[in-house]
Amino acid sequence: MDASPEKVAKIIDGIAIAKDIRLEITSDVQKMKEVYGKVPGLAVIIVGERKDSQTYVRMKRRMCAEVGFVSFDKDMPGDASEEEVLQAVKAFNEDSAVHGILVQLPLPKHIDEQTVLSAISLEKDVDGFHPLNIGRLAMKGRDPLFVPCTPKGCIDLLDRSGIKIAGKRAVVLGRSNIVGMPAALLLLHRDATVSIVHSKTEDPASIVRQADIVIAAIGRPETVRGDWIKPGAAIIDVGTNAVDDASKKAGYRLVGDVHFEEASKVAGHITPVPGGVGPMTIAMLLQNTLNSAKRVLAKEVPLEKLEIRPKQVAV
Ligand SMILES: Nc1nc2c(c(=O)[nH]1)N[C@@H](CN(C=O)c1ccc(C(=O)N[C@@H](CCC(=O)O)C(=O)O)cc1)CN2
Repeated sequence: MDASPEKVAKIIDGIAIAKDIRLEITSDVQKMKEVYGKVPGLAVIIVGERKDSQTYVRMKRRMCAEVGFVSFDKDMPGDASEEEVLQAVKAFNEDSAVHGILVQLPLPKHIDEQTVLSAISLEKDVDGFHPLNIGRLAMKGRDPLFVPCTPKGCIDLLDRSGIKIAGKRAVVLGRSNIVGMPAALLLLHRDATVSIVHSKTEDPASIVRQADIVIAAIGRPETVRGDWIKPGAAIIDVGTNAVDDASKKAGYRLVGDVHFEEASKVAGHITPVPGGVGPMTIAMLLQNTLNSAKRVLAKEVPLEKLEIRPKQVAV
């Protein structure tokens, strides 16, 4: 008798979903150009020479060009002072062609991240990291102007994969300002029952095992094992960890916070690393920038003419 076939989770293809989103954005940008003769502008500030940050910034600028945005580049040396970075932010705050500003993180240690993020105009904070945008996300009935891109991308992956959120048990691993905490808040806004697992949580496996939806964002390779997972659960893996691998040309490979091979035998849906959440981060950044431009331009000509209204923030 044949052994019953092994169950395998559906792979959520972040590359394909992000590409669809970029196509939607490209079409809106074309309409915007026809009606207003203007396109969205995104300012990208990078300080220092970190290789990973340089890669992400290059990807952001390339994708801006792909969808028809203008990108404004500010590359600053690693020893730039906090004052110089603040000056760069101020100049973009005052430039009406710029609809979104982002400062690539992490910043060098001598620069205070919160001071810089708080200096970005609330209306141009397309990363959604300004304390007021985060604060509004944490409050009932106070929608933020922008939602941080990676958590927003996680929710979009669930939605576009037909996974119901309301009423479900969700566990977020990690409580960082840029992923874990906003992801938990977004799930709460969507009426999930949310638990946050963190470094001090006792017996994390027993909590993750109750979850219909898991968002893993702890930055520790392959920590979530197959036997932590409830059969059929949806697993969104935010981790991007480089582990040594001599068989690879680069000498390393990327793995998530979830043990993919084990988890995909138990879960219903799972994102791969790479190719899951990562591409969505940049797609959401472009979407936030487009919405920002729509908001500004709507004050000039009613958007009915464009038939592209700023989308409601997905909270
Ligand atoms: N200002 C910001 N800084 C940082 C953010 C952010 O959202 N805003 N997030 C991360 C880095 N990040 C974007 O900046 C980012 C990370 C990963 C990816 C991605 O597409 N990853 C690929 C793999 C890429 C590779 O091979 O190295 C994947 O997962 O498939 C995009 C953007 C920290 N800083």
